[in-house]
Amino acid sequence: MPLITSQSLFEKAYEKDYAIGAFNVNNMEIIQGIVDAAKEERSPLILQVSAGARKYANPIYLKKLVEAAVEDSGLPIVLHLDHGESFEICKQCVDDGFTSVMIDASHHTFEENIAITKKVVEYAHAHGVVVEAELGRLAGVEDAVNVSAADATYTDPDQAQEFVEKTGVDALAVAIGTSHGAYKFKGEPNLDFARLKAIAAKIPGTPMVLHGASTVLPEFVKICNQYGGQIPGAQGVPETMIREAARHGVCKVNIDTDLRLAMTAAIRKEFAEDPTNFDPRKYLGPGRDAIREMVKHKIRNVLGSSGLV
Ligand SMILES: O=C(CO)COP(=O)(O)O
Ligand SMILES: O=C[C@H](O)COP(=O)(O)O
Ligand SMILES: [Zn+2]
Ligand SMILES: [Zn+2]
Repeated sequence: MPLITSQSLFEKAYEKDYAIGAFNVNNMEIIQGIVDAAKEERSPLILQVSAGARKYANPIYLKKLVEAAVEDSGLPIVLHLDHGESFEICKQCVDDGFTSVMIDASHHTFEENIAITKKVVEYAHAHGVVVEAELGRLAGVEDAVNVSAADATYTDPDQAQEFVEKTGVDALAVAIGTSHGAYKFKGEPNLDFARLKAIAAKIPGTPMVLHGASTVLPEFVKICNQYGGQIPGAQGVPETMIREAARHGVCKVNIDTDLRLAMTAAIRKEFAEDPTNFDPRKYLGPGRDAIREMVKHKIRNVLGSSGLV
């Protein structure tokens, strides 16, 4: 099976109120851990590559690794550009064989965001590639941008309607209180579900995307900190909230931080327990296993996409 677009995946997910996990990939072990989990769970998958991942791994390597994963697993897999910041990077990824791109022009004005997104949609659709765009701004750290809480803005439902109509975008990333990274809430976690429902009502049939959707499971933070890490006060989006979002039109759930924490916890533990270990296979291996277990948990218990393939 070749790489696929997310179109048919989202249609079913939208209708049946589950979501597809979009997991960030940066190297072979991360890809293998995620794909092994999806294989065991018989789930479709979105593997996404950020600008930082492209810089780190070189897109040629990542593309070949993802192709190997497709060949090895036989799963329906979408290769997606995460947070493309310009038309040029989106075009490059379309030309490189990605099946889905995100244009994140959310830091521009509303009108500019529409114009840039529309241009990407025209190019991508002409090449059979689907497009995600972002309206509103999430707080937190992305590779190129660090948005402070004060600069974050929630998505406006009326603007969402106008944006989707004018751009023809396939999926819309919305800002309802999530943020990137491991420090999402200072007090009680809280998402604006009334806003999510209002947006969904304005753009019926358009799948929405939840960025910054890691749960930051306390047991993994604890292991990191127990073995020399310093990640105090980390907090993510409770799993019940992710499930609730999937019931209101969110079809794609972006997860990176939870993979980072799982892998780091396993490697820190391995190093602490066996200081003689200097064989990368013997610490990256446990890291890969930890990613597999994390993704299995997400697919089965949070996203609800098991058994579809
Ligand atoms: O949104 C993300 C990637 O686009 C990742 O979000 P997390 O930092 O919550 O994992
Ligand atoms: O959007 C944020 C993702 O977690 C990707 O992170 P990155 O830009 O550091 O690769
Ligand atoms: Zn953004
Ligand atoms: Zn994101």
